[in-house]
Formats: sequence, structure tokens, C-alpha cells
Amino acid sequence: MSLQIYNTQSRSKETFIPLEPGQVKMYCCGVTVYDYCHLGHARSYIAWDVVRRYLEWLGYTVKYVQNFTDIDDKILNRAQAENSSMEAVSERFIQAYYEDLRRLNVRDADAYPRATENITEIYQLIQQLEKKGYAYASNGDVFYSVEKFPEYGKLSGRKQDQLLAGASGRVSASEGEKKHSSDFALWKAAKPGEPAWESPWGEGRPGWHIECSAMVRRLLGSTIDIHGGGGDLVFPHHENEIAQSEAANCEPLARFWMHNGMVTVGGEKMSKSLGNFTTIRQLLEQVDPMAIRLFVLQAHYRKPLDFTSEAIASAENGWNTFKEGLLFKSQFAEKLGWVVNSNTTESINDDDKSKKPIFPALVFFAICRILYQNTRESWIFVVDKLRGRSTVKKKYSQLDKNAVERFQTAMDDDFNTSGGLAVLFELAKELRKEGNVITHEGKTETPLEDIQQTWWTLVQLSKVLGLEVQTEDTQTDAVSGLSDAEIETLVQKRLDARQAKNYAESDQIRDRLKEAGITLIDRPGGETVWHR
Ligand SMILES: Nc1ncnc2c1ncn2[C@@H]1O[C@H](COP(=O)(O)OP(=O)(O)OP(=O)(O)O)[C@@H](O)[C@H]1O
Ligand SMILES: [Zn+2]
Repeated sequence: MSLQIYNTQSRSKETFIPLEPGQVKMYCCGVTVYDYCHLGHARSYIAWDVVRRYLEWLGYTVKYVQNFTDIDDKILNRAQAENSSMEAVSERFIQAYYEDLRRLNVRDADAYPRATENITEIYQLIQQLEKKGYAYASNGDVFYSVEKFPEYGKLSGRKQDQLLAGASGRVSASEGEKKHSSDFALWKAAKPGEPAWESPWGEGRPGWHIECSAMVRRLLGSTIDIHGGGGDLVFPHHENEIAQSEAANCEPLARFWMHNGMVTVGGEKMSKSLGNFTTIRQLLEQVDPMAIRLFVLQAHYRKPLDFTSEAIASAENGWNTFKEGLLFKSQFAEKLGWVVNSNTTESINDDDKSKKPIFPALVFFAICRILYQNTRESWIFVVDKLRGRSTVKKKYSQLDKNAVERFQTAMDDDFNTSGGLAVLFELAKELRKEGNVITHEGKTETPLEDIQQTWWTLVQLSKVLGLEVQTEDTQTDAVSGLSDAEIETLVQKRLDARQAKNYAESDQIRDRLKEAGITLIDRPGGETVWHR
């Protein structure tokens, strides 16, 4: 089987064929940074992290972009309440995002664009929409005219005439000078005392939906492979992203639209605005980060997930079994005479390295041509399938073939992590059984190679789900080995080198920091910020 992904737009599972063989461009909507992230956010970003890890496991190179919404009324309200600024509030919660999600072993995105850093791209896009007749300015605001985009509603399944029904003519003054109530703001005129940017329509700030359209286009191009977000974003946010991007670019915004189900509390969405949330850091005071990950991954990503203390306790139990399996080597290696590193996959036997099945590939192509009725798509499918198959085969030839196949079958079915976990639990339980025998009888009859293979399979496949034993020295801070002060000094040295046009040295410093897991972001005006 090949990877099947449920596409919200077609309301069905479809075979994943990337736009370019071997490459995946993926964008997911990020948080509005006015508070700490809660378990609902954790679920969303763990889901996308697993999608990304699995695609990489299949041999794809994934470019993953996730934004931060750092202009919003909620951020401004918090800044006002704290007598602080919008920048200070968003910076604080962006740093908190990195800390919390990294503790859950969610890998960093390749880019974290922020709305405030993309104002030029945003208003260029709005101008383009205005020129094409999709947007209209009104008293310093700019609105998107929904009736101009006949496909509006195609993602959410809402009918445009229903949306527009009864909405002709001007709407109430409180909604501004919109022509229809379903029109939405692309640009908002500045209100006194609020941060504002110069624009062709006067001082103001962008609406929420436009930032994602602008950032996707800038960082990934007009069409991407996968666009993700919570199910609560299908309407209006993603519908509006489509209307903006597709009207401007005349190309589909995304091949696959993926949406995660909500984490609920007593059946209601866990949400900052409803106040019924438990933050990731509150949970981490009592629960192992990997148990939280396990709690999330035991359910299918599209299903609702109710947060209860019983469910968390059961995930903790599950993680204990898992952890025992992962730590099997460190516990029993000596007793078993297991030579350290004797079984790593680095020495892969790639016997099938040179097999290039041209004839089957052509037959395969002919079938795909009939199935997809599109030559380019068929070729991509064939090339991609051959490449993917040999990657998995080569990289994982030393693992338990049966377990790998069952794991892959589950994950290929729209990232069925609970099915994947069931395979891993079997491996962990086998190891537990061996451990018990060794503890009680001092030895086991099972050949060492079999035990090694079971353990190595568990370790490798768990990594695909981001389930890893975190020891002191695998935590981010320890990995970098640099204190904040040392990083600040290096960042300053790099700025000095750049000012002196010594680019070799400045690149060297950037590379050194990158190796230590430090990302640098150069801001307009010569400022550089960093994060681990
Ligand atoms: N309870 C939840 N369960 C799953 N995903 C969620 C949950 N809450 C938010 N998300 C997802 O997290 C991402 C970022 O959320 P964002 O910060 O924009 O808003 P929000 O948390 O829904 O807002 P609020 O809590 O203020 O209602 C979005 O993709 C959103 O769908
Ligand atoms: Zn978005």
C-alpha cells in the first residue's frame, strides 16, 4: 500500500503524491501568542510532528513551516492589562512555545515566520487582490469580497448562496463598511494607541487570515503539498486562506488539507478563550512528556480526544512499559554479553542497491497513467514509489521485517498512530518477557541476535513517533552546551563580523551555533534574535 491521507477538501482518503518526487512542502497554522500553550496545542503540533517524521522515514525531504500570529486583539488586550507592549507579550509566549513543545520532543519547524515580519508581503498580496477586483477598500479597512470567488465554501462544504443570503447591501456600522456580512478583513485601519504600519490604505494592521497566505507564498510557493491545522480552523480561516491565495495566484493553495480533532474537556473544546485549559507546563510538573505524547498518539489525529486524569494515568502506565523496552539494552546488555554498538544499522547491507526494475516500473507507470489520467502525476507516483521503497528497504533492512511492515501498513492508513503503537507495544512486551526470564533464570534461550533485533526495531520505530527516553544529556539545553551569555557573545561577534563585511567569519559563527541547536533570526534594522 502507499500512503493514504484524508483530505478535508475531498472528504476522502487519497493516495499521497507529492508535487515534486521526494520533496514535501508543509505548512501548519501556528499559535496566537498571548498565553502559554495548552494540551490542545500540544496535540496539534505533535500530530504534525509525527506526519513530518513519518514522511521523512519514508525518505522524503520535508520543508515544514509554522507561523506565529503576533498581532491580534487578544495580544493587545493582554499587553494593556500588563502595562506592557504587544512585542513583549508575543516574545514571551513565543519563547515559552519553544520550551514547552521541545520538551514534548516536537522538532523545530524549518521556519517560524511571524506576521509582524511579513507586513510588506502581506500588503503586496492585498494590493494584488484589490487590483484583480477581489478586495475593496473602505475607510482605511480593506475587505475581501466573498461573492467574487465562486469557489468560496469548497473546503468547508458551505454553500456560497447560504453564506451570502440576506447579506446584500451595507451591513451594520459596528461591522464596518463591509458590502456583505460574509466579507472579511484583509487590512484594518489603525485604532488610536495600537501598533500600526504604513500601507497604501493608510496606517493599519493586517487581518488574521492574510498572514498565512502571504507566508506560505513567500516561504513555500503558490502550491504546497500539505496544509494543516485544527478542525476549528476549517471555517472561516482556511476557507479564507484559499480564497485569498487562489484568487491571487490562480493555483490551488494545497494538495492536501489535514485537520486534527480537538482536545476536549467534558466534551467542550479546550481553549484559551473559554478558560478550561491545562497548560503543557502545568501538566509537565506531574507527567512525563512522553506519556503526554503517548496520550495524544493513542487516538487517531482526526478524532476528538477527551482530557481526563484517568486517560493520562493510563498513558503513564503505557509509557512505563514502553520505556522498559527502550531501556532494555542498558539494563541487560552486560548480562547478555551484548557488545555495545554491535547492531547499529550504520552497517546496512544494501544488497538491492543496484536493482533498477525498469520493466516493472513501466508496467506500473501504465497502470498509474490509467488510474490518474495525468502523465506528470503518474510519473511522479512511479518515481516516488520506487525511491521511497528502496529508502525504507535500505535504511531498515536490519529491523524485524514483519513489525516494520505492520507498522507501515498502519501509518500508511492516514497516520494511524494507534495501529502503529500496537505493533510497538508487542515489541516492548516481548522485551519485558525476556527481561523477566533473564532476571529469574540468569539467562535466556532466545538467540541474542533476535533480542537485539527486537530492541533495535522498537527504538527505530518509536523514533518515528517521537517517543524517546529523555535523559539529562538529551535535553535541548544540554545539547547546545552553551550558556545564554556565551550565545549572546557569539551573536554579537557575528554581528561585528558582518558589519566589517567579514562574511566568512560571520557564516562560521552561524554554523557553529546551528550545530549547537541555536537558530538565528535576522530582523530588519540589523537586530538578530536567537532561540534554542
Ligand atoms: N483544544 C484543541 N485541540 C486541538 N487543537 C487545538 C485546540 N485548541 C487549539 N488548537 C489548534 O492549535 C492551533 C493554534 O491555535 P490558536 O492559538 O490559533 O487558537 P486557539 O487556541 O484555538 O484559540 P483560543 O484558545 O483563544 O480559542 C490551531 O491549529 C488550533 O486549531
Ligand atoms: Zn493559518
